[in-house]
Parts: sequence; structure tokens; C-alpha cells
Amino acid sequence: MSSFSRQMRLSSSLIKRLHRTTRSFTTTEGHRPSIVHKRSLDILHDPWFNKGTAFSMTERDRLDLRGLLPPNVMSPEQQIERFMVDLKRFEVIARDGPSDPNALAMWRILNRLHDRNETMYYKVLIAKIEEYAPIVYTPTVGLVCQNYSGLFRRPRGMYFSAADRGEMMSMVYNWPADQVDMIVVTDGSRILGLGDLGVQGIGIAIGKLDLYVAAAGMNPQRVLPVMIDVGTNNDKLLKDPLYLGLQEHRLDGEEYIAVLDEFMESVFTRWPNVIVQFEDFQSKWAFKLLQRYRNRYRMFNDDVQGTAGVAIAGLLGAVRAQGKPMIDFPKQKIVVAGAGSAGIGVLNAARKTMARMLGNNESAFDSARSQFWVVDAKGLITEERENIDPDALPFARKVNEAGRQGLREGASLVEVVRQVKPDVLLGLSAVGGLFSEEVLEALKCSTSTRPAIFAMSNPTKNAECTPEEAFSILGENIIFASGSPFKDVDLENGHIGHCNQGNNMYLFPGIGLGTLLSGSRVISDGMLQAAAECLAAYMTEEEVLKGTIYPPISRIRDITKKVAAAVIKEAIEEDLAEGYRDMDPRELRKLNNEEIVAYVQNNMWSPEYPTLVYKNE
Ligand SMILES: NC(=O)c1ccc[n+]([C@@H]2O[C@H](COP(=O)([O-])OP(=O)(O)OC[C@H]3O[C@@H](n4cnc5c(N)ncnc54)[C@H](O)[C@@H]3O)[C@@H](O)[C@H]2O)c1
Ligand SMILES: O=C(O)C[C@H](O)C(=O)O
Ligand SMILES: [Mg+2]
Repeated sequence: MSSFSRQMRLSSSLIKRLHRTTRSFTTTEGHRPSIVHKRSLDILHDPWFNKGTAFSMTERDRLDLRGLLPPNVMSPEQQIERFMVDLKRFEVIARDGPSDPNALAMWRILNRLHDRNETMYYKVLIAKIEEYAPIVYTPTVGLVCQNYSGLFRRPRGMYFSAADRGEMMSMVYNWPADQVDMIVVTDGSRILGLGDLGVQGIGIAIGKLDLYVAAAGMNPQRVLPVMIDVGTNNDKLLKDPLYLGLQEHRLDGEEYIAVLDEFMESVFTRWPNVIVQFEDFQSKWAFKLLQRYRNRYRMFNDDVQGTAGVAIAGLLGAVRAQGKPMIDFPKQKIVVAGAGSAGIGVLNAARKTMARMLGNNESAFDSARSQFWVVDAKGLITEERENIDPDALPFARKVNEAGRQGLREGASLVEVVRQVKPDVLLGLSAVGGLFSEEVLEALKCSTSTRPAIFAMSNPTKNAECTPEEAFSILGENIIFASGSPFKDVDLENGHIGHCNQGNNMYLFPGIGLGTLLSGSRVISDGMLQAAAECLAAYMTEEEVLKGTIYPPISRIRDITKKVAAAVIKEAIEEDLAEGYRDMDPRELRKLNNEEIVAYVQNNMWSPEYPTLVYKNE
């Protein structure tokens, strides 16, 4: 078969799936029309309203589009078919390495579609999320951020720089949408495991919001990616003549906080109901800003809180995969490599979960601490550590206790694994290959019947190990999860080693959507816990026993709906829910579980072209 006919076959199978997965994508009169205040070329240049060749003849007449488009009116399915031929030329599984140019080429093609026709873009993304999430999100988004100055064509989102101090309150009115539901903001200081990428980090905010639209059904007209450019400490970018951001060192201390404070005040003044997700801030600021804002604003930190929930769900899955009840979780010995925003977030949440299972009192909380061994760049953290980070202090091992185990301050990861014989080895270190052959060999001494490895660092090259390495050294009786997507491993004995993707994408969209629809003014620990428990309970006993502890990404819209419903339910129980639009809090309280899920479903946006009607402003 020629490559062209193969492409056409692939395209037509996609088209069939598109027909099946969504009811209608037509400009039918059955849908409520959208009012536009522009006509003619202004519409074609507006990705929120543009339908390209799918504008019907009556719409072309009504909106002064006649003569501005080729005469043949295409159906949305035909439009996608044409688009797919272009995209499929680069069909590869997107991974770092030799396929980078292909992954970037696919990102470019998708990005151009995003720029000209958002409805069609999200139609494609939702229908083929498994294939294109690795392009618009992790791992390719990392590569995109690294190359953003060269890839930048049309601006997307808003930029606030240190030079805008005193102006932000008026600047927010430059954004065209009167309603914004969701902001993802970064300062670019720690993009995935790639370090300080300065202004180029905007790519991650865009990628996260793509998932808000595709997975949570947020309306793309009401999401806003934001970059806070307070400079960069990346020497390469400071010297690069093509760099798009401020070429000065990062602001620090009070000056930095003043910029963030002004930004938060400005966006919440214009959009009082917005939710702000903090993303990829270096650990130094991630915790401080979370503490500063979480009781004042509707905000959360995805790397600290979203990751924690996903890890808890995975850790509980790993217990079930051993054939044990979840309540056995407090017996697990867990070695964590990495004590940054993500690692500490996971440790705190795991300790609290154990404590709850042990009786939810102070002594339970205290004893849960001894289940964790934390290794950072300087080795095992003990109370002997000089200038210990206060966030890591609660997890520092007591010197005597470490000594009894044959360990000391600064012991290497391999020594720790050898001595502790952990049930779980979890990496959030951003160091690719940290789980070396030696470390994996040491894990063979694990006292678990089914050891679990979480190589959660991103993107692909930063994963602490690959699934091939883990399965080939430890055999098939392990649980494996990674932050970036990897293929399952053929174990060559007729069995498959399952690779789970342990990524916060399974929670942040549902946390945001649930918060929005509950109308809660803050995002409580209980709401985050409810999200994690929902994800943990999502997998069936049978799936978990087969080693599948997270759902496939093709189910992300369904899991997000359920997570959002769990968040709403908890907000109601904590008396935080203030309602959303027509749904007032009293009515919200009357809904049963199924009705809450239906309420979420009914408020999820789907990519369908509305009929456009012009109205003079
Ligand atoms: N899978 C997910 O959902 C998810 C979520 C959040 C973060 N992450 C990933 O986690 C990684 C870390 O993020 P962060 O914000 O915590 O970063 P960070 O830079 O704040 O923390 C990194 C930590 O790793 C430690 N470290 C460095 N070298 C080490 C070594 N050789 N051995 C052991 N520890 C070492 C550092 O001391 C530090 O404590 C990133 O790669 C990020 O992409 C993944
Ligand atoms: O962005 C991701 O894929 C997960 C996480 O937020 C990260 O920072 O790595
Ligand atoms: Mg992140």
C-alpha cells in the first residue's frame, strides 16, 4: 500500500471515530447561536469564531464572507480529513531523541490549527488525545519551551514583566474576554526537569490549558495562559540575541513577591471568579506562594498539590496490586529521590494519608514519618544535615535510627535502597537515569511481593529509568509508572510489562473544573484529597492486579468528570460551595452523586461549531 493510501485509510478511520465520539459538529440551527460583534475577514482571523471552509452559504452571506473563501463548503469531517493528511506525514510516537524533529513538526502543524480555528483544533485533540497529548503536552511541550523563541509566531496568553509594575491592574483589561475561568501561570523558573527557561516557559501554561479544554471541557474562550517574566538566571538565554524575554537576572525577595502580589490582585479584580493554577515555579517560591495565597484566593500549585494526589492514587494502587487492601498503605517503606516542590508535596500528602489510616491523631502522624527515606542531591537527608531545608526537615531521618540501619547522613541512593529494601522507589529528582542498573539491582532485595517504581521526572530524558530497564532487571512482577509516556514493554514471554503514566494531568483538570462548578472560594485540602481518592478508586481490582494503576489517557475526559464531581461533593460537605451561574448553593446541596456527575457533564464544553449571528456592538 502506498504511503498516501495508508494515510487516507488512517484518516478515514479517524473520521469514523470522530463521528462516533461526538454527536454533531455541524452548524445546525438546533444549537444556541453565538453572537459576534465582527464580520468579514475579522471573523476568519479570529480562532474563537473561525470555521474556515465550513461556513455555510447563509452564514457567508450574513457575515460578509462571500468571496473570501473558496466556494466549496466543506463539512467539519472533510476539513479534518484534509488536515490529517498534512499531520500524518510526521506520524511517529512523540519521544525525545531521534524523532524530535517530527514531534516538533507535528506541534507546529497543530499550533497553526490552534491559531486559526480553535474548534477544529480541540475536535482533533479530543478525538485522538492519546496520540496528540504527547505533542501538545509532555514530553514535546518541553522541547517546544526550549525552542520557543524560534517557534514563536502568534502570541497566545498574557505576559506580565517586572517592567509592568504599577500597570497590571489596567493591563488585564487588554485581554479580550470578559469572563476567564482558568489561568495557568508560570514564571518559567523550573520547566519540567529542564530548569530555568525564562519567558519560554509560557509553552507549559499553554499545554496545561489545552488539557483543561480537552479533558475538563473548559471553554477555550475562557482560559488564559500567563507568563510572569521576572528575568532569567539562564546564562544561555541572557546572552541569546533572539531571546524574547527580559534579559536580566531574576528578581528576588520582596521585589519578586511585589510582582506576584500585583498580578494576583489584578486578575482577581477583573475576574473575581477565576481559578489560578501555579505551574513550574522553582521550589524556593512554590511553597511560599502557595502559603501566601491559598487562603486568600482560588488557587493551587499543580506541582505540589496535583502531583501529590496523583502519587497517592498510584501508591494506593501499588498496595492493591500486591493483593493487599489499601489500608495496608502505612506499612509501606518508601524511598523518595528528590526533595523539591514535587517530592516534598508527595511526602506530606503520603504521610497525612498514612496518619489518617492509622487513627488520624498526633501519634499516628508522628509514626507515619518513619516510613519514608528521602534522598536529594546530597544523599540521604538526616537530622545531621547542615542548613536543612525547613520543608524537608520533617522527613530527615534521626541519626541513631539511620545508624541502626547501617546508614548515615548523605548515604547514596543505592546504599539506601540496599539497606531499606523498600516497597516503593519514587523519583522526582529531574535526573535522567538516576535509577541506574546498580540501584535497580539493589531493589531486587525489596521485601515487597511486588515492588513499585515511580520514575516521575519529566520530560522523557529526565525519567529516572525507562520501563525497559526496570522490567529487564527486576522481571515482570513489578509496578512501573513514569511521568512521561513510554510504550508498554514486550517481555518476550508472551507477557507485557505495563507502563503507567503517573502524571498530574489525571488530576489538575478535575480539580479546576470541580472548583469552578462548586463556586468554592478556596481549594481546601479536603477537596484535593477527594480528587486523589477518586482517582485511586477509578481502577478496578482486575486492572490493578494486572499492574494498571492509572487509566489510559483515552479515558481522561471521563476520569476528569468524576474527579470534578468528587471535588464538588467535598466542597458541599465542607460548606464551601457557593454555586455557579444558575446553580445556587442550596440547589447544589440537594443533588445526589449521580446528579452532580450529570451537572458536571452538562457544563463541559464540546467542540461544535455554533451558528454565528452578527450584532452591532
Ligand atoms: N509526573 C508528574 O506529574 C510530575 C509533577 C511535578 C514534577 N515532576 C517532575 O519532577 C521533577 C522535579 O521537580 P521539582 O519541582 O521537585 O524540582 P526541584 O528542582 O525543586 O527538585 C529536584 C530535587 O531533586 C534533588 N536531586 C537532584 N539531584 C539528585 C540526585 N542525584 N539524587 C537524588 N536527588 C537529586 C534535588 O536536590 C531536589 O531536591 C521534574 O523533572 C518535574 O518534571 C513530575
Ligand atoms: O508537566 C508535566 O507533565 C507534569 C508536571 O507538572 C511537571 O512539572 O513535570
Ligand atoms: Mg509542572
